[in-house]
Amino acid sequence: MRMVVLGLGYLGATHAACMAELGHEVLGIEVVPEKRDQLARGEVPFYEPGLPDLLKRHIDSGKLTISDSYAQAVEFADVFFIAVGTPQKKGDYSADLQYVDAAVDELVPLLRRDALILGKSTVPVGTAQRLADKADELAKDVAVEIAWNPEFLREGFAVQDTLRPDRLVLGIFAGSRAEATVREIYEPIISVGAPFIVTDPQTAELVKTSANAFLATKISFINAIAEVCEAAGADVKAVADAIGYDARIGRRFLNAGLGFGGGCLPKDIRAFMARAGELGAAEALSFLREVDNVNMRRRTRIVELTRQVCGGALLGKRIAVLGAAFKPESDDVRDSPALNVAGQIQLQGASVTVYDPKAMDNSRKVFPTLDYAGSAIDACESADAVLVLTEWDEFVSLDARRLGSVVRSLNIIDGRNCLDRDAWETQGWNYRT
Ligand SMILES: NC(=O)c1ccc[n+]([C@@H]2O[C@H](COP(=O)([O-])OP(=O)(O)OC[C@H]3O[C@@H](n4cnc5c(N)ncnc54)[C@H](O)[C@@H]3O)[C@@H](O)[C@H]2O)c1
Ligand SMILES: O=c1ccn([C@@H]2O[C@H](COP(=O)(O)OP(=O)(O)O[C@H]3O[C@H](CO)[C@@H](O)[C@H](O)[C@H]3O)[C@@H](O)[C@H]2O)c(=O)[nH]1
Repeated sequence: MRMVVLGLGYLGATHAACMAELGHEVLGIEVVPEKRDQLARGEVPFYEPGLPDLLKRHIDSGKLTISDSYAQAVEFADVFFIAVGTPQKKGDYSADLQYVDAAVDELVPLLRRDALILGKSTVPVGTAQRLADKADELAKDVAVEIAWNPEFLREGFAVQDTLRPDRLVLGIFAGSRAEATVREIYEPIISVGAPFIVTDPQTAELVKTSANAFLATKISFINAIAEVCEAAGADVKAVADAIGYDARIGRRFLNAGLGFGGGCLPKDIRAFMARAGELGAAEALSFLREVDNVNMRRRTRIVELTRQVCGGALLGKRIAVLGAAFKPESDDVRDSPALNVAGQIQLQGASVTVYDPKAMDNSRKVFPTLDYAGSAIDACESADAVLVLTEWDEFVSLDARRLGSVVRSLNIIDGRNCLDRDAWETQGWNYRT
């Protein structure tokens, strides 16, 4: 089938390449010229394991083409995926839907044949209905259907999550004929057993925001327990392991530490609260305020811990920050807990040197005033404290003895509970978590 993907960021580029992998002919539309040129050459403008090979193969085969032209898009196909960003509004907790609206505003008046627009972006409940009303007004003598097909992929596992998802969700309005089209698109995935849930658009929108709210709540739950463990001298990792054996709880997403960041969980729980407020249901989600608070406290706690191990003041100290991406296997620094901590420590007068295996360029753009080193060992040169804030394998397997020979003081803060405490303590390090 022929289809168009509007917006080629972390989600859209992956979706476009994966749809080509499923055998479809795909046209990807991106508004940022540098990203578009890179993609057209078969290069991925961000780090996502497995995506470069897949994308290059389908660019070379001609199954995937890249353009900036909505006029070309409406000639090319009658099925359009919206994968543009829905960031947090500046100065407000709600979702900024300007990019979704701009895509619909530009696309619909150009349509000369009946079309199906499938939203993949994460949006507040009620958005599909609003866009459907708008599309009715903008459409010129054609039937334009809006449906929602939210995406659940994780960065770092984006290709496998797209090709082998836990489930597919489709939200359609009454009388829709979109189900058959969407079944055809995902047939190779559905035929090997992926659950395909067809519901109404508002339910589909809520499946997505509820899933992220649950994941965020699970992380903040274990981080709240970590606070109590710290006060009581208990071991939160052992608590997580033990409660995780209960199949009703499960061990995944119970890793205590610096908490969640990224381009999804933080902004999605805030947008969810904002939307619930608009719907008169603010109280129902008031617990998410606490989920957010617990999460943000993890960051200030690590800053405080760093201050403590540095003798009570950060002024003039040298701090090594290992990790800048919001999680390993990604170069994404959107709302990165690691960079947030690095920035706070710098504000208190320390000189902070950051190293990350993949996120250096993105970090420099967001935090140009931090120092950057070319390796973990270089970042730790003469450090008064070393902070591991993203659990890259490279940091988990650091040699405590070797690192000990370059630092000024043997202070290591394990912000992700990912290091082997014994291995560090036996080398004389003051290990804190
Ligand atoms: N990143 C993820 O892991 C992930 C997973 C599931 C859902 N989502 C959701 O998917 C959406 C996109 O997220 P992302 O992380 O890919 O964001 P992103 O910022 O990386 O990508 C969005 C892309 O859309 C482009 N764009 C903006 N307006 C456009 C327009 N009118 N036409 C064509 N292109 C346009 C931007 O230039 C950008 O490249 C968000 O709603 C997000 O919440 C993201
Ligand atoms: O036990 C855990 C698990 C995760 N995290 C942190 O939580 C954040 C988010 O991690 P993850 O959910 O793996 O990353 P994302 O790629 O942002 O994926 C989330 O957000 C996407 C966008 O909506 C959804 O599609 C995914 O299903 C959802 O997992 C990261 O900072 C992690 O370090 C923890 O602190 N502890």
